[in-house]
Amino acid sequence: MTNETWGQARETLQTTIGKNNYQTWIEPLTFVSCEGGVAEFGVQTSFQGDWVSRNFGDEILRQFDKLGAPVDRLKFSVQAKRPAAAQPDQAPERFTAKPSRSYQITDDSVLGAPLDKRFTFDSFVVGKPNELAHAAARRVAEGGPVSFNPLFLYGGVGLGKTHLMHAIAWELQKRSPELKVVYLSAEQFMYRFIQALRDKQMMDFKSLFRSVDVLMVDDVQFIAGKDSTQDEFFHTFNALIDQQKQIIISADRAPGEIDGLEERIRSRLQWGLVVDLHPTDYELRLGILQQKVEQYRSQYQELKITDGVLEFLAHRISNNVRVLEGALTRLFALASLVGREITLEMTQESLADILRQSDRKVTMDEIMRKTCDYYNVRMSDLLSPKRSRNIARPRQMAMWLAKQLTQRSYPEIGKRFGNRDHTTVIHAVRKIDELKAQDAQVAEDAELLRRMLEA
Ligand SMILES: Nc1ncnc2c1ncn2[C@@H]1O[C@H](COP(=O)(O)OP(=O)(O)OP(=O)(O)O)[C@@H](O)[C@H]1O
Repeated sequence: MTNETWGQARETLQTTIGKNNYQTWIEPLTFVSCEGGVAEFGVQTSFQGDWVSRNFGDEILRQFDKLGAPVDRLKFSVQAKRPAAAQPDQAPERFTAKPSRSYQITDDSVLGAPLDKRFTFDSFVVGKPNELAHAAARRVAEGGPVSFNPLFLYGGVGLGKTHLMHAIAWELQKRSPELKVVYLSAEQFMYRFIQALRDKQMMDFKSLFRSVDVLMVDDVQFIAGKDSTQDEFFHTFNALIDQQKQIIISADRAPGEIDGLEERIRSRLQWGLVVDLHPTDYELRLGILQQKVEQYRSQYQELKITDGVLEFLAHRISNNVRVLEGALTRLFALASLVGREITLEMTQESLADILRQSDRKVTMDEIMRKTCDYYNVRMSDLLSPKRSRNIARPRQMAMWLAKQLTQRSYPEIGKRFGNRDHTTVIHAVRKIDELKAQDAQVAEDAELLRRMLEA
């Protein structure tokens, strides 16, 4: 194995592990030598060596195999950053690592999570409900001087937040390949933080996250209530903003509605531009369906679908886009099985369960009545200021059900429950979520009530 082979392996690694990972981890490696089946590389910190070895070691070995220059193991040596300052008689820190050869690179083993190839601006259908979010995302993706920082995107389940974030990342990479763009979920941020704490690698963790040019954190509501993670996130956030690096955050609700988020973080998140993705409307749903059908046709085969089937789906499925896509995937499968035109009748039959669920709109009234019946309390008590446990618990349960089964916002729910403040509803929802995990009875009550209401 020579420096030239390493050059060839690097070329392929760009594609196999993704550009971001390549730039962050592979590019800084320096090839030292290859002797006795051991390929040695220079790294700047032991953390870097350890990370590369653990996460990309198998892939690197695989590339050497493919190039006909197999290597038994990899060795990483920490090299002094500035040769002039290095102390000649001090041996560099060395360690070797033999990867497991499992050839698997998991999402949470790298600084950023992989990007989905399908989530680009080209495949994102714009309509009234998402036009502002789309315009803001486009603006950020153009790069250049940062005009709003952070960009905070929020909206309900499956409305395209992740899609837009990936689209920004792809576009930035296309326009400015030298930028270090990192996308990850808040959950992954937390796990990486915990791992760094455990491995006593906090300095490296900090410097890595502070060295990115664009940081995107998805589903930030996840870190609510997780104090140390929030603290670290806050410092990373500030450091990047100070350096005028772009930050993009997503959540399922507005910063002000994320309970358990420290006030200082909440206010920082509101510094930039906060835009929401509204629930889809008929036109947007139809546009998305048409686009997916086109994609399917261009990739696979002629799809025969009668006029009206797509309109029917756009009318009847008013849930999130993910449900819409699921329905369409089933239709595609059906089309490939029957080999003839998909009719409205066939659609209704094969999607009966999805359509039933979409049809079912639970009202606040039903939720309140059924909860009162179930716990044997009076409606007037549910709406009263009474706080005794036998009234407060059913009230909290009803609020929780309202959040799960309707599209109502926290303030709207609060209003229906005797003009209560939205923070009371947020507290109720959290309380029931907590109790469900600790108390089997509460979990059963919630499940039974939900089933009764959805039936
Ligand atoms: N406007 C759109 N055009 C095309 N596809 C869309 C659009 N909105 C959503 N989708 C598709 O719907 C699916 C769900 O979107 P996405 O994962 O981005 O949702 P999300 O808002 O991040 O939801 P969650 O937070 O629940 O993960 C994806 O497959 C995405 O491509």
